[in-house]
Amino acid sequence: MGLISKLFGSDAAKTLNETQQTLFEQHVGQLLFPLFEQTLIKTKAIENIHFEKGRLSFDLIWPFAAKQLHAQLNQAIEQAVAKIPEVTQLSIQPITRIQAYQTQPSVAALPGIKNIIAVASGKGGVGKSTTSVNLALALQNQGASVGILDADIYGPSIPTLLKLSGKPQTTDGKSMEPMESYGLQAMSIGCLIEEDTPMIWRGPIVTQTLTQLLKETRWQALDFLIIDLPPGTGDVQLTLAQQIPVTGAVIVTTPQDLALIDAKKAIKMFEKVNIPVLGLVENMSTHICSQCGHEEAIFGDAGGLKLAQDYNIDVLGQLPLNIDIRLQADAGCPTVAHDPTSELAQRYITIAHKLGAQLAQQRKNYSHAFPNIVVQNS
Ligand SMILES: Nc1ncnc2c1ncn2[C@@H]1O[C@H](COP(=O)(O)OP(=O)(O)OP(=O)(O)O)[C@@H](O)[C@H]1O
Repeated sequence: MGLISKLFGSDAAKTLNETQQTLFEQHVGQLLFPLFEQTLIKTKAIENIHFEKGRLSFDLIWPFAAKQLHAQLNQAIEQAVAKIPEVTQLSIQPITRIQAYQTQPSVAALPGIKNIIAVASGKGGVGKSTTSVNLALALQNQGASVGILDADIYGPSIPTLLKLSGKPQTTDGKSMEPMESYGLQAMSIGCLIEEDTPMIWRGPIVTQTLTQLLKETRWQALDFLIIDLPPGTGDVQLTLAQQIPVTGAVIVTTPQDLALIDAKKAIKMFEKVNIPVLGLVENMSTHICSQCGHEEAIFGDAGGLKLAQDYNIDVLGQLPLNIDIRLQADAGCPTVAHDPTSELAQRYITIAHKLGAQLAQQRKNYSHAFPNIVVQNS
C-alpha cells in the first residue's frame, strides 16, 4: 500500500497510480496553509480524494476560518497538481472544520459550544466591546459559526452594537434562545432588562447572572463563543477561570501608558488562572486626520507592541482611531457587518485569521499546562 493510500484512504490508491501518488504527496501534501506552518499532510487536510478520467477532486479541510485565503492555497495546489501526469482537471472543495480545543481539565465543556474566547482589557473604554463584536463578525465572515456573550453585566453594550431588540424567546420556560443579529448568536443582560435600569448588584449575583446567561442560553453549534468581558480583573474574570471552559483570551489595549499598566494586570491574571493569552490587539494605535490624512500616534507610539514583546504574546493586529469605527458601532452596524471589504474591516478579518491559525497551531492538549485551579473567593 502506497503512502498516499495510508494518508488519504484507499480510494486514492485505487484511482491514482504509484507515480501520481508520490508526486501528489511531494508537491501537494507538502504545501503549507497560509499563516500556519504545517503541511497539508501533517494536518490531514485532504479527504475524499478521487481521480477519474483526468479529473482529480478532493476536500480540503481548513482548520481555521479563513475563506479569504482559500484562493491563495488553491492556486498553489493548482501549480503543484500541474506536475502530476495525466491530471487535466482539478476540483477542490474547501471545508472549514474547527475543532474543540482543550480547556481547563476540571471544567466541563458546554453544549453547543466548541471554543470560548474571552476578550479582555485592563482599562475601560479602550474599545474592547467594539473589538469583540468585530472579531466575532470577522470569524463568522470567514466561515466559522460564532456567538457573542456580553459579560459586562453593569454596562452591557452588545445590544446597541448589534442593534438587538425584543426579548429572548423561551420554548421550555427554563432556557433562552439566543438573540440573532448579522448571523451571530448573541446574549446580553441588556436583552433582559430595560435600557435605563441600573444594575445595582453585588459580586456574587453578578457572577451567578453571568454563568446563568452562558449556561441557560441554547447556543447552537458554535465554533466560537466570544465573551466580551467587563474591564478589570475582578469577580467575573475569576468566575471564568473557575467555572467556564475558556480556550484562550485576547487582550485589547490602547498604546497609552495608563491602559498598558492595566493590560499587564489582565495578562498576569490570565497567567495565574492558566488561561492562555492568544494575542493582543492594539486599538486606537494612530489617528488619521479625516481632513488632511496626517497620521499621528496620539496615545503613544507602539506601546501595545512593546507590551506584547515583553510578555512574549502575539500581536494579532492594530486598529487606528477612526471615526467610521465609532459611527458604525454607534449605529448598530459594526465595521465588518457594514462593509467586510473595507480597509478597516480587513484589519479585523486579519485578526480573525491570526487568532484562528494560532489556535489551530496549538491544537495539542493544553491539559498539562492546567493544574487544578484553586482560586480563593474573598
Ligand atoms: N478604533 C476605534 N476608532 C474610533 N472609535 C473607537 C475605536 N474603538 C472603539 N471606539 C469607540 O470608543 C468607545 C469605547 O469603545 P468600547 O465601548 O468598545 O470600549 P470598551 O473597552 O468595551 O469600554 P467598557 O468596557 O469600559 O464599556 C466607543 O464609542 C467606540 O465606538
